[in-house]
Amino acid sequence: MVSRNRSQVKDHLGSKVLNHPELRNTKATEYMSHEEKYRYNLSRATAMLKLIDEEGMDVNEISKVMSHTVSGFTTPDGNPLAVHQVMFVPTLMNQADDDQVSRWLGDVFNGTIVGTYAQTELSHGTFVRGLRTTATYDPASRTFDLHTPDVSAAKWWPGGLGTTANHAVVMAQLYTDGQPRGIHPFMVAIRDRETHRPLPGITVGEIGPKLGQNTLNNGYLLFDHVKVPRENMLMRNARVNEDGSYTKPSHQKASYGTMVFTRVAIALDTVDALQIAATIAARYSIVRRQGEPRDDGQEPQIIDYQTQQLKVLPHIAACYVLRASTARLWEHHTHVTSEVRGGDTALLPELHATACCLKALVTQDCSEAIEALRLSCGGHGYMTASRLPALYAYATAGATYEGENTVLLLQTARYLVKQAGGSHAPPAAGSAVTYLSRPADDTPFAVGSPAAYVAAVGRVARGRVTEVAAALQADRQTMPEADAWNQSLVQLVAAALAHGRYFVVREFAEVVSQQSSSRAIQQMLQLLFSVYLAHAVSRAEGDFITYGGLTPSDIRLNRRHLLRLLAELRPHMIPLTDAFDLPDRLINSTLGAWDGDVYRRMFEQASHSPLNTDEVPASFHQAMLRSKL
Ligand SMILES: CCCCCCCCCC/C=C\CCCCC/C=C/C(=O)SCCNC(=O)CCNC(=O)[C@H](O)C(C)(C)COP(=O)(O)OP(=O)(O)OC[C@H]1O[C@@H](n2cnc3c(N)ncnc32)[C@H](O)[C@@H]1OP(=O)(O)O
Ligand SMILES: Cc1cc2nc3c(=O)[nH]c(=O)nc-3n(C[C@H](O)[C@H](O)[C@H](O)COP(=O)(O)OP(=O)(O)OC[C@H]3O[C@@H](n4cnc5c(N)ncnc54)[C@H](O)[C@@H]3O)c2cc1C
Repeated sequence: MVSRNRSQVKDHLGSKVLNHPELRNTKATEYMSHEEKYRYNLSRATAMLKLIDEEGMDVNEISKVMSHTVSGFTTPDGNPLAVHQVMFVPTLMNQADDDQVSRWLGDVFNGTIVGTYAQTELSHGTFVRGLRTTATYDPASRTFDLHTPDVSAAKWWPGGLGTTANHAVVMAQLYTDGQPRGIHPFMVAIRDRETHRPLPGITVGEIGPKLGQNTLNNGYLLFDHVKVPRENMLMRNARVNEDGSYTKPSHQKASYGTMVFTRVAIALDTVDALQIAATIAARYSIVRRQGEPRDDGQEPQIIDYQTQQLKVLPHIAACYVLRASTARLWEHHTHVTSEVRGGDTALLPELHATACCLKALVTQDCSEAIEALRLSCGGHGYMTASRLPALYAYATAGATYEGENTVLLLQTARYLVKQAGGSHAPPAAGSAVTYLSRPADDTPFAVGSPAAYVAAVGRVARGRVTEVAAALQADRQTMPEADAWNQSLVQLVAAALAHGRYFVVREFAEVVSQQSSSRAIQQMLQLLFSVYLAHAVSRAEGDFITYGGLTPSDIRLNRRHLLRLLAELRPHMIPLTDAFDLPDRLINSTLGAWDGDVYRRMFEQASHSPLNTDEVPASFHQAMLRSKL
C-alpha cells in the first residue's frame, strides 16, 4: 500500500471496513442469545482479519482498523479475535526466533492457527513472577512438561481462549536442571486443528458473563502434564538447549515485551472510545431541549446550561490532547522496539515507565469521562442503544487488563523515584524525566497563559516526585524496604499520575507550537489546550496550591476562566466532534447520529423488543400463574 497521511489512511480503511461485503450489513445484537452474539461477532471479526490479510496492512493500518472494534459496527459485543491480533501475533513476531516465525506464521496468516495470550491465573494476575503454571524441561525426551499444580493456577481470562483459539502462548515458570528460570513464553496447541476438540491433557472453556465485551470470549485453561516440544519455547530472547543448558535473555524483562506493546495499543485505542462517546453526547446535547422557554419561545438546548458545558466540553478537548500524546507514545514504541531487536535495551526502562503511566492515565481519564458523558445524556444515556454503557464497559476494562492501573503507576513511580534519587542510569537525550534533575521552572502563573499552566503542571509533577522520593528515602532508614514502599503507596501513585499529566501537556504544547497552514486551526488548538489545562487545574486544585505555585486567588480566577473558555468553545462543539470523522454506522447510537433524529430512532429500537411482538406476551400469564397472584 502506498504511503498515505493519517487522515487519508483513515478514510481509505474506514470505507473498506464499512463497505466490506461481509461487514456492511449489521444486525442489532441486544436480543440475541450469548451464543448468537458470539457467532455474529466472531464472523465479523474473521471478516476483519481477512480484510487485514487481503490488504497486506502494516501495523499502523491494523491499529486503525482494529480501532473499529470499539465501535458499535464491527464487533459490538467484543472481538473474540482481539487477543489473537493484538497479543498472540505480536508475541510470535517479537519473541519467536526466525526459525519459529517461519514455522508458524504461514499457518497464522492463513487462519489455521488462531491463538491467545495465556498469562493470568485464577490466583495471580498482577504479580507475574508469582504465576504457578510450570514448564519443566526433560533433556531425555527434549520436551517441556506443562502442568497446572491446582485449580488456583488455572489460566483464567485470556481473550479468545473460551471457544475460539486452537493455540496459546502460555506464560509459565521454566525449570531446567531443577532450577527455576522465571517466566517464559511457550507456544502450545490446545485444540485439534480439524475437530477443534481440546487436546489430551487440556481442560479449556469460557469463564462466563462480564460487565461488558461478552464476546471477547475469555477462557480458562488447565494442563495435566502436557508434553510440548523443546522447539515450542519462544527463543528469540532466552534459550533452552537440547541438553537443558539455559541461555539468559539480553534484558531480564524481555519476555514482558508484549505487555508493553499492548499497553501502548490500549492507550491509543481508548481515546477512540472517548471520541465516540464525546460525539454522541455533543450531538444529543444540542438536540435535547428542556426547561423554561426562553425569549425565542423555545426551551433551551441543554448544552446552553453551564453545568452541561462542564460535563461535555472538557472531554472533547481531552480527545484532542490525549490523541497527540498516545500517538507519540506509539511512534516511540516503534523506535525503541527496533533498537531492542538490534540488541540495545537502553531505552526500554523509560518506555516501560511511560507506557505504564499513559495507559493508566488515559484509561482512568477516559472511563471517568465516558461515564460523565453518559450522565450528561440523562435517562437516555442509560439505554443500551445509546451505546454509552458499552463504551464505558470497554474503557473501564482498560483500567484493569494489561496491568491494573495502580500497579502500573507504581512501576512508573519506581522509575521516577530512582531518577530523582540519581540511582538509575541518567536519562537519554529527549527523555521525559530530565525535568527532575533541573531546577523547577519558575514561570509565574498567569491565567490565560498556556505556557504558565504547563510550567505549573511541571512543578506539580516535580514536587510530587521529589517529595515522595525523600519520604521513601527517610523511611528506608528506619524500616524494611517493603514497609517503606507500602508507607508511600498513595503518594507514589499520585506522583506517577502527575508525571503522566506533565508528559501529556508537554506533548500537546508541541503540537500547538507547530506552524499550521491555517490560523483558524491553530487558534482552535490553542483554545482546546486552554480548556484542557484549566480543567486539569480545577480537578487538582490542592496539588496546584501545594506544589504548583498557585495561590487561592489564582484558583478562583482559574474557575472563572474555565467557564469562560467553555462558553467560547461551545459554538465549535459540533465541528470539533464532526472532525473525528465517525460515520453513523460506526457510532451506532440512537442519540449520536449525525442528523439528530433522536426520538424517532429511540422508538424504532424499542420496536425490536421481543416483549412487544404480542400485545400480551405469553410469558406474562405463565409467570403470573406460577406465582399464584
Ligand atoms: C498488530 C497490531 C495491532 C494493533 C491494535 C491496536 C488496537 C488495539 C485494540 C485493543 C482493543 C482491545 C484488546 C484488548 C485486549 C486486552 C487483553 C488483555 C490482556 C491481558 O491483560 S494480558 C495480562 C497482562 N498482565 C499484566 O499486565 C500483569 C501486570 N504485571 C506486570 O507486568 C509485572 O508483574 C510487574 C511489571 C508489575 C512487576 O514485574 P516484576 O517481574 O515483579 O518486576 P519488578 O520487580 O517490579 O521490577 C524489576 C525491574 O523490571 C522492570 N520492568 C518490569 N516490567 C518491565 C517491562 N515490561 N519492560 C521493561 N522493564 C520492566 C522494572 O521497572 C524494574 O526495573 P528496575 O529494577 O527498577 O530498574
Ligand atoms: C476483560 C479482561 C480481559 C483480559 N484478558 C486477558 C488476556 O487475554 N490474557 C491474560 O493473561 N489476562 C487477561 N486479563 C487479566 C488481567 O490482565 C488481570 O486481571 C489484570 O492484570 C489485573 O490483575 P488481577 O486480576 O490479579 O488483579 P489484582 O492484582 O488481584 O488486583 C486487585 C487489587 O489489588 C491491588 N494490588 C495488587 N497488587 C498490588 C501491589 N503490588 N501494590 C498495590 N496494590 C496492588 C490492585 O491495585 C487492585 O486494587 C483480562 C482481564 C479482563 C478484565
